[in-house]
Amino acid sequence: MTVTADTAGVPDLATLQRRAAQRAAERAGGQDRLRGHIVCDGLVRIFKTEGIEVVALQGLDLVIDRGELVAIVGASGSGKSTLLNILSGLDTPTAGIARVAEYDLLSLSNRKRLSYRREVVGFVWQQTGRNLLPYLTAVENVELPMRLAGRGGGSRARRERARELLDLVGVGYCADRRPGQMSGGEQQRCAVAVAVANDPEVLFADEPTGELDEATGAEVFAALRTINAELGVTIVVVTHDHAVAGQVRRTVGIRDGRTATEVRRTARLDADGNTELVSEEYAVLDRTGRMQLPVAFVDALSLRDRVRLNLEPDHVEVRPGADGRQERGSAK
Ligand SMILES: Nc1ncnc2c1ncn2[C@@H]1O[C@H](COP(=O)(O)OP(=O)(O)OP(=O)(O)O)[C@@H](O)[C@H]1O
Repeated sequence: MTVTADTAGVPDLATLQRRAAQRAAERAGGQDRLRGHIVCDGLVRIFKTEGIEVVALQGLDLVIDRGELVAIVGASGSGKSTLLNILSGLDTPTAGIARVAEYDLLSLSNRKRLSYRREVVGFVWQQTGRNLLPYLTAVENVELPMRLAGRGGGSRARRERARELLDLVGVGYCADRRPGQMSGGEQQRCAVAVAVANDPEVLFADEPTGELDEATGAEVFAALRTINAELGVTIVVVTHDHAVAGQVRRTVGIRDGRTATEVRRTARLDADGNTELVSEEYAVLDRTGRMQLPVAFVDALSLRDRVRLNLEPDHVEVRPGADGRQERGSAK
């Protein structure tokens, strides 16, 4: 799939990503500390209810670098919320590794968990009511977390920063409006400003555009890209909407509690010298060599139970096993 770059005048994804990496490197004190801002390795979460075990995450592997903006996409029940709850410090995994900004999420004390949630991460939820207080104006909503955290500089400095953040996400004109006087998209962009008010290292957004139409959703993503680029905040967006791949450079697909696919968009010059963004889809191979075939491939060849593998010089072939052939034969 080939997608052309953003319209002239607006920095394209490649430029924004470069700027984000630069800012993130500055924050981290050098390139060498860039790898693995978020690391999940063999992450397992088992829920037990009335004697039944549900394995929501079955050894999920994921590495997100400092300064990345990543979308995590999956169907309902794939484990997205479970993963986000763990990464945001609301839930504890059953086994494996989950580390964010050097915080080991398996062994957090209550005190560390509180400081992790207050100082290290920020959140944007799908329901705008969960992000903003209805009786405060936009600028007061952005100031609130700074006041609660006792951020220095006095009320004037806080107000100035709040206004700057609202400008950055493109809703400076809403500063003195209450949420009820703003559209859904404006509220979510304001929520992004609230979430980064205390300068978190990582921002988690759970279906931030779930209740918005496509155009308004794109504005919210533009705000997230700007925050990512200008502040160097690592951003993880969780959604069931595959169309989101067009809004970010890296999309990780999860299926049955594991990372299954990745779509990466890279910029390259076409024959006329114009920059175009090319999307490439990859299957994810875990450390032990396991991967999931895309559902469409499995369906197309009626693959079942066993498949034959052939190693070729530069690729691996996957063919239906004997059962698959019989099935396909008898279906004719
Ligand atoms: N507290 C819980 N107790 C028991 N099972 C749970 C619990 N939370 C999640 N699950 C199960 O774990 C699996 C993954 O659920 P999860 O909510 O993470 O998926 P999801 O991808 O976020 O889905 P959705 O988009 O519908 O929210 C599902 O089978 C779900 O039923």
